[in-house]
Amino acid sequence: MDATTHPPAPVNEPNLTYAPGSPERAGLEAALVDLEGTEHDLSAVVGGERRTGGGREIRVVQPHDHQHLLGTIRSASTADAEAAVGAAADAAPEWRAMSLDARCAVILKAADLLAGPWRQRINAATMLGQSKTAFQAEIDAACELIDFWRFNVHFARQIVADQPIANSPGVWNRSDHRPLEGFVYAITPFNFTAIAGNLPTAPALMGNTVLWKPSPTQQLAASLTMQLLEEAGMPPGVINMLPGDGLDVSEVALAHPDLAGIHFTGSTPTFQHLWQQVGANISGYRSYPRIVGETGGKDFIVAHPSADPDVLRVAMLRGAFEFQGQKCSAASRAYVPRSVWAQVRDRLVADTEALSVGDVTDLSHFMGAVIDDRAFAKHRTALERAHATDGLDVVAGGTTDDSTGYFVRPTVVEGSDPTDEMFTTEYFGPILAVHVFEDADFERVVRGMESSAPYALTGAVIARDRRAIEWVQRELRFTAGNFYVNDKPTGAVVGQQPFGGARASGTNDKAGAPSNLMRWTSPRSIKETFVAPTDHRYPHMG
Ligand SMILES: NC(=O)c1ccc[n+]([C@@H]2O[C@H](COP(=O)([O-])OP(=O)(O)OC[C@H]3O[C@@H](n4cnc5c(N)ncnc54)[C@H](O)[C@@H]3O)[C@@H](O)[C@H]2O)c1
Ligand SMILES: N[C@@H](CCC=O)C(=O)O
Repeated sequence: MDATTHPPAPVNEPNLTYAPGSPERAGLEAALVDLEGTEHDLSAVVGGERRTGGGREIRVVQPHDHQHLLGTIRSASTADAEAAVGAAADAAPEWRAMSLDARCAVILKAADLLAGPWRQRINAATMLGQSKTAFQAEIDAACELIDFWRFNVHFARQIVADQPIANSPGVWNRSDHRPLEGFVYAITPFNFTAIAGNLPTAPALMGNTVLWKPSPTQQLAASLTMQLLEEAGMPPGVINMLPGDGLDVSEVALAHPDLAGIHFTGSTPTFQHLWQQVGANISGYRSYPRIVGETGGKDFIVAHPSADPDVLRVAMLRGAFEFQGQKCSAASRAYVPRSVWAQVRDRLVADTEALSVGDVTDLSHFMGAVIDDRAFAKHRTALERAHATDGLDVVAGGTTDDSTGYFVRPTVVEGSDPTDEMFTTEYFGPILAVHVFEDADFERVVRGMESSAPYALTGAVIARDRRAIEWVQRELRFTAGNFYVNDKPTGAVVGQQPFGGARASGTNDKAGAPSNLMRWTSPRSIKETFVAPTDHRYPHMG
C-alpha cells in the first residue's frame, strides 16, 4: 500500500525522426542487419526457463519478403500450459507481497531500457516481423510501449493511493488493492508491439501473475520484449510466455479454476469465442474471471460541407493507409458531401497512387506488406468483389501481388450503397470505402451512420462549422470510443486519448488508463475501530 514515494512523473516519449543522417537511423539500420542475419530463438518462457513447445510448428517470416525466415515457433501444448499455470501459482505469493515500489521499479526500468539500449532492436524486430515502416515502428514499439509502462506506474499509484474519504469518530477505514486470486490470461494481437507488451505487464504491475499468448506473427518482437522484461528484473514465473496458435493453451487456461481474468486484444470473433468458453465453464472457477477485450473496428470519417478539403484528404490518406490499414483504428469508410468530394477526389486518387509500397527495410516506403497469406487472400477477395460489383467503383489501387511479399496497393472504392459490406465489414487492410452524398442529405446520412456498422471504436468529423461539429458529436455519441475533430481517427497517445471502443469493438476499459488497471485488482475494505464497544445494548432500549 506504499504509494507515498515519488517516482519520475510520466511524460510522453518523443518520437525520433529517422531522417537521413540521424544517429537513430544508423542505429536502426544496424539493428535490422543484425536481426535479419539469423534465425531467432522463439521458445516459450515458463518460470524463467526456455522451453520448446510440444505443439505444431509455425514459420515466422517477413511479410514483405515471405521467403525470409525469422524463426520457427513450436506452439505451446497443453503440458506447456499446465507448467505455466504452475509457474504462475508458484511466483504469485512473493510477487504480490512485494511492495508496489518494487513492482513499479521493474516496469520503469523496462521503460528506460526500451527508451535507450533496446529501442532499435525492438523497433527493427517490429519492422521485420510485422512489416512496419521506421516511423510506424517507432510510434508503436518504442514510444507507445514506453508510455504504457510509465503512465501505468503513475495510474497504479493513484489507484492504491485512493482511500476512503470518510472515517467515523474512532475509526480508520482503508482500502487494500489486492491482486486477483489466480492467473490472468493475456492474449495479444499481431499489429502492435506496444499492446503485446502492455497486456501482460498491466496485470503484473497490479500484483498478478500471467500467462501471455502472443500472436505468432508478432513473435519476434514478443520474444525480445520478454528478454527486456527479464533484464529489467521481472522475476521468473510472473509472466509466462506461451507462443503459438493458443488452442492448447486455451484448453487448459479457460477450463482452469484459477483463471482470474482475460486481457485480450484482437478480433471480435476470437473474443466472442473466448467469452463463450468462459460462460460454458462459469461454475468451475474460484472467482468470476474479469474479461477485458479490445476488438475490431469499422472506423469512419464523416465530412461536412464546410470541411477543409486538404484536412480531409490527409486524414483519409494517413488514417486509412498507414501500416497498411492494419490498425484497429484505421479509417475504412468515409462519408463525403458531393461539393467537398469534387475538391478532394483527384488529388486523393493521385496521392494514393503515388504511395510507395515495398520492403520496409528501404526507409523510403510509406507502406509495407499485409501481415500474412490469410490477410492477403481476404483483401484480394474483397478487391475482386469490388471490381465486379455494380455500385462499387475502384478509383485508386485495387491490385495485389504476393510474388515476394504480401503486397496490397492502397485502395479507394466509391460506393453508392452505404449498406454494402464495404461499409460494414472489417477487412483490416488498406481499403477505404467512400460514400458520396448530396450536401443537403448531410443530416440523413449521419443519422444512418449511427447504426450502420456493429462496431464503435474510432471515428472522425471534418468540418469548419462549429454547429455541425457539435451536432455530429451528439448524434454519433455512441458510435466511437475515440472520436476525433478535424484529425485522422488513428494515433491515440497514452495519457492523452485513452483508447478503446464499445459495442462489437470491446469492453472499453481503455488501455493505458486507470480504468484498465482497476480490472486487475480486487479491493478489500478494512475498518479498524480504535476503542470498540463492550456493551451490545443500544440507547433506545433504555
Ligand atoms: N480495439 C483495439 O484496441 C484493437 C487493437 C489492436 C487490434 N485490434 C483488432 O485485432 C484484430 C487483428 O489482430 P489479430 O489478427 O491478431 O486478431 P486475432 O483475433 O486473429 O488474434 C488475436 C490473438 O488471439 C489468438 N487466438 C486466436 N484464437 C485463440 C484461441 N482459441 N485461444 C487463444 N488464443 C487465440 C491469436 O493467436 C492472437 O494471439 C483486428 O480485428 C483489430 O481490429 C483491436
Ligand atoms: N491505439 C492505436 C490503435 C491500436 C489498434 O490497432 C491508434 O489509436 O491508432
